[in-house]
Amino acid sequence: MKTLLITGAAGQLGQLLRRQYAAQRQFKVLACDSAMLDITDDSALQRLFSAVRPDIVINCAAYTAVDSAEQQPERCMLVNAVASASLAALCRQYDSLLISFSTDYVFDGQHNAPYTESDPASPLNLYGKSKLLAEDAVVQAGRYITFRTSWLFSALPGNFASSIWRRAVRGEPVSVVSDQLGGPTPASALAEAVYRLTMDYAAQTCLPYGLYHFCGYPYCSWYDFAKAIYQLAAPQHQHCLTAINSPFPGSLAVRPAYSCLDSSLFQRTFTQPATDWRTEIESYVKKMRV
Ligand SMILES: NC(=O)C1=CN([C@@H]2O[C@H](COP(=O)(O)OP(=O)(O)OC[C@H]3O[C@@H](n4cnc5c(N)ncnc54)[C@H](OP(=O)(O)O)[C@@H]3O)[C@@H](O)[C@H]2O)C=CC1
Ligand SMILES: Cc1cn([C@H]2C[C@H](O)[C@@H](COP(=O)(O)OP(=O)(O)O[C@H]3O[C@@H](C)C(=O)[C@@H](O)[C@H]3O)O2)c(=O)[nH]c1=O
Repeated sequence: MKTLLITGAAGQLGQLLRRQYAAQRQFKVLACDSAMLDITDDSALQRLFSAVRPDIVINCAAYTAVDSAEQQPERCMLVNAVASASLAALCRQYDSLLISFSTDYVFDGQHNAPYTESDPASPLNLYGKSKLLAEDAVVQAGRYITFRTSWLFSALPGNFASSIWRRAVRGEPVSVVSDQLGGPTPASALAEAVYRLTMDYAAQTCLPYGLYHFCGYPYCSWYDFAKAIYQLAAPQHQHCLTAINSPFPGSLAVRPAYSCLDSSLFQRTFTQPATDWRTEIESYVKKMRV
């Protein structure tokens, strides 16, 4: 039986991946949260690889607090860039497949058509810079797949959608920027894509390695996304939602005005359909609890 290691397993994507692998028998899954495995601890990583010899590593561990990253640049770089390089080196040494996740925030937002994988990246904020360095670092694993994704959401607490939902049902006044466009992406759709890919890998031990964009459609603004949540969760409170221009008050990081990702390469290569976030948000709204 092949062994699959999930790092950052208590995060949004990590939790959904754990659920995704719960019912299968193809892999022995070792899911480590940050207390079990700190990916910045090189000796802990080496001990784990030596003991477990994972066939696949899915790195969900990341520093994702975009504003705080501006105040903690060293920590953000250490977790996202330096630790990714350590993981990649170990994956090369142990011949493991490394699956990683990057972000639409590697782009500066100057485009007016969806970004493809070959478009040059030029991040505006520290988080985006650290993830771009991570993208470069993971290549050294040899066997690697990087999903560059955007605006992940789920029914779990702590993401934009669940935060807006909570305030919508309470009827609190909410202001949301309408001048940043991107693609909301259901975290469960990404978890499912990763699951399918690892099943293919288990069957073939070979994949079209590389970087793939993965985001939901249709593209919209953060305000449009919030509006859709209001319409489903609390239409009686829609008057509480206001469109504003960025920056959102209190933001420390600059965000790209346009970060729509063209996911067609992934869809063609892996014969996967596009993901409509509107369908997903309906079921999420039903699952969300205050
Ligand atoms: N969320 C989004 O909208 C997007 C996310 N991505 C990328 O997708 C990936 C998954 O994101 P998501 O699940 O939403 O992020 P989360 O913030 O929900 O999860 C990240 C996890 O990483 C853990 N972590 C942080 N530092 C370390 C460390 N040193 N060692 C081990 N674990 C650590 C955190 O644990 P703890 O809380 O204990 O520190 C947390 O559980 C990330 O690479 C992110 O950059 C890309 C685009 C959009
Ligand atoms: C919560 C909130 C945010 N905003 C704005 C701030 C910002 O410009 C935008 C999104 O804010 P958030 O803080 O939720 O998300 P942000 O941290 O910008 O989101 C990013 O997370 C990282 C990890 C990624 O990789 C990105 O793809 C993206 O999902 O919406 C509002 O206008 N009103 C609000 O009530």
